[in-house]
Amino acid sequence: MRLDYLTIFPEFFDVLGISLLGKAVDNGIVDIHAHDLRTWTHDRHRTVDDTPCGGGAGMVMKPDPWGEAFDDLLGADPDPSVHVVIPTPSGTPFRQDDAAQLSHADRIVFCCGRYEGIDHRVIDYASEHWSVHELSLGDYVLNGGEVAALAMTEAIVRLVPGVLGNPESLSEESYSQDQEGLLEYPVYTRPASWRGWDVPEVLMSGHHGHIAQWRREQSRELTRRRRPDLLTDE
Ligand SMILES: COC(=O)COc1cccc(COC(=O)c2cn[nH]c2)c1
Repeated sequence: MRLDYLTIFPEFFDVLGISLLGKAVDNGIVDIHAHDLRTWTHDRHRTVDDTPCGGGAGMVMKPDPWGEAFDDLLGADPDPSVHVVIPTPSGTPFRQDDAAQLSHADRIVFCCGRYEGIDHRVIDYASEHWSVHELSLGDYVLNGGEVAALAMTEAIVRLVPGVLGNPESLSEESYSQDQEGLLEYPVYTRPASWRGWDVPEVLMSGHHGHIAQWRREQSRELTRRRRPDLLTDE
């Protein structure tokens, strides 16, 4: 899988060389390239933004640098197997299913917008050539798409076979199919008693049936309390 990041702050993505994703890069499962959008500017000030047509506060990202970056990175031929991801507050919610689908992509280009956004013609042009996903990380506004791109990258790449040491751990996570879309149950480890708090008896019983039942009940109760929207049968 090749991941490209178009951004005015490419150093944001240096962090991807660390830990889990770092190993995936080292063993060639993932190939990461961050690009400074100003590479594709030609004026003395390396300008990437301009005032909004129609007025209004703030600045809008000019289309030219994006178009020239696409030309260099992707060429002009349409290829629906290339996924262009644009983190934006106005995107469709990014969910585990999106991460799962995108984990099968051979190529993902993250376009990190800033200011009031990217000239919409960039999205129109990209949509004619590649598979474009305008995705929101959540109902809040960030200064730019970089932090959202990092979060989406981690959610996607950890699902790529060979990246996680223990693929077993994927199945029992919140939002995974095996959890029936429920929140994950509380987890414990040693010591059995810590500052007056004990590990629930059932987890020390060695009775796997009772433990599985307790975990299912905990997941349902937690989901009912925190995320009733995830409960389908109620
Ligand atoms: C068409 O897309 C664009 O123009 C993107 O432009 C911007 C402008 C400002 C900030 C961002 C970053 O995304 C978020 O704030 C965000 C994503 N998820 N939740 C919050 C992106």
